[in-house]
Amino acid sequence: MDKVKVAVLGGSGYTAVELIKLLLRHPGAEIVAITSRQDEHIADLHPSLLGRIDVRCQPFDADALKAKGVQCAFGCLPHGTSMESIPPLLERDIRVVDLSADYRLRDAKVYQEWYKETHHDLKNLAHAVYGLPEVYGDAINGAKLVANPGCYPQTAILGLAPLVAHKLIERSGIVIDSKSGVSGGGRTPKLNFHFPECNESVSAYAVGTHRHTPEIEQALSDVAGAPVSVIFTPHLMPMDRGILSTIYATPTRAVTEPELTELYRSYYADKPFVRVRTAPPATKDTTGTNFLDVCVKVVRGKVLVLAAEDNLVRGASGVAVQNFNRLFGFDERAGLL
Ligand SMILES: NC(=O)C1=CN([C@@H]2O[C@H](COP(=O)(O)OP(=O)(O)OC[C@H]3O[C@@H](n4cnc5c(N)ncnc54)[C@H](OP(=O)(O)O)[C@@H]3O)[C@@H](O)[C@H]2O)C=CC1
Ligand SMILES: CC(=O)N[C@@H](CCC(=O)OP(=O)(O)O)C(=O)O
Repeated sequence: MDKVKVAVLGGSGYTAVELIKLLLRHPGAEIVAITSRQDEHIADLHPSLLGRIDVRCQPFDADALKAKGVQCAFGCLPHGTSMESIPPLLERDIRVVDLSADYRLRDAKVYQEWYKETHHDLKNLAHAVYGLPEVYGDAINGAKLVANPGCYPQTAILGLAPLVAHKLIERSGIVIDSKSGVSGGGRTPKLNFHFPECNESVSAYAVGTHRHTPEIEQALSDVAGAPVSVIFTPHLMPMDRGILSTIYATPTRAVTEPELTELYRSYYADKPFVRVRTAPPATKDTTGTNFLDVCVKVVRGKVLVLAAEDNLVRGASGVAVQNFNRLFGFDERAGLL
């Protein structure tokens, strides 16, 4: 079988370099183009790629990508920028896995409320599929446009899905306390990511206003078949990568830890990238992998869920490859194990 010709958009960023490394190991993908605003060889932008790939970045131009035979483009661009670049690709029959948040929220009014920007591509928003394979499964396979899920939301959604699906917790008052490494903020410099600002310090941010709140609620409401509401508080941790979410919920009946662990094991039995554990996971257990590790506990009448992942792999580029595998009929694990 011929390899699928792919392009990576936004080559100089963190998710792009992670994705390029995954795609170089993928048996069915060939990177034929990388776009960037910088006229550089990709290995000059990311020296870790030296000797592994010979591609010079090109400016974004949908016709030029089509002329190179690109069948699938991975958007590693900031939100807002993505929705400008993606329509011309779809018009040229190039399938897209978008790592930004632009096509994740089905309701453009909700997007405007949380992102403080107007959505300019309602046409494609209408057919985008939310790319969380463990929940939306086969709906992803035939998609033209996959909205890759956010990094924090994956820990919350997969951490809670078994409980919500079986109506074992109250659907409101769920508390999600998340910690992320600094690479979650991307490579573009910002003051709070400056070394003396974040090193040896832990801080909460976007309290009550973080834009992943509606994304978590949208997916969990789909799983529940009824509205779910959460309180989500992210924290910046002085580490390169990794997310740990600690989630608190109220059970709807008396539950035990062995019963819930068994429920999680059966819910994720055929999901190769969710590992159900009895001990609380550490971010390091997942570093560099597409695994999301989850552990469920019962403490003083509350259910606690701990979920860990690598924000750049499982949280972004790894799940993007998982989605690519579904789009082009590869084994879901191709290039990832
Ligand atoms: N970091 C993470 O853990 C996660 C990130 N995401 C999402 O993935 C996307 C990429 O994230 P990430 O790689 O971390 O971000 P980076 O800031 O590291 O990279 C984004 C790249 O987009 C390109 N770009 C094009 N237009 C613009 C513009 N107007 N302003 C700034 N950059 C622009 C730049 O590449 P160039 O200079 O080559 O043109 C830039 O390096 C984002 O939408 C992010 O929200 C999703 C999940 C997790
Ligand atoms: C630590 C840190 O700053 N994390 C980022 C995660 C954003 C992200 O990558 O998610 P989207 O794809 O939805 O933008 C933040 O909280 O904004």
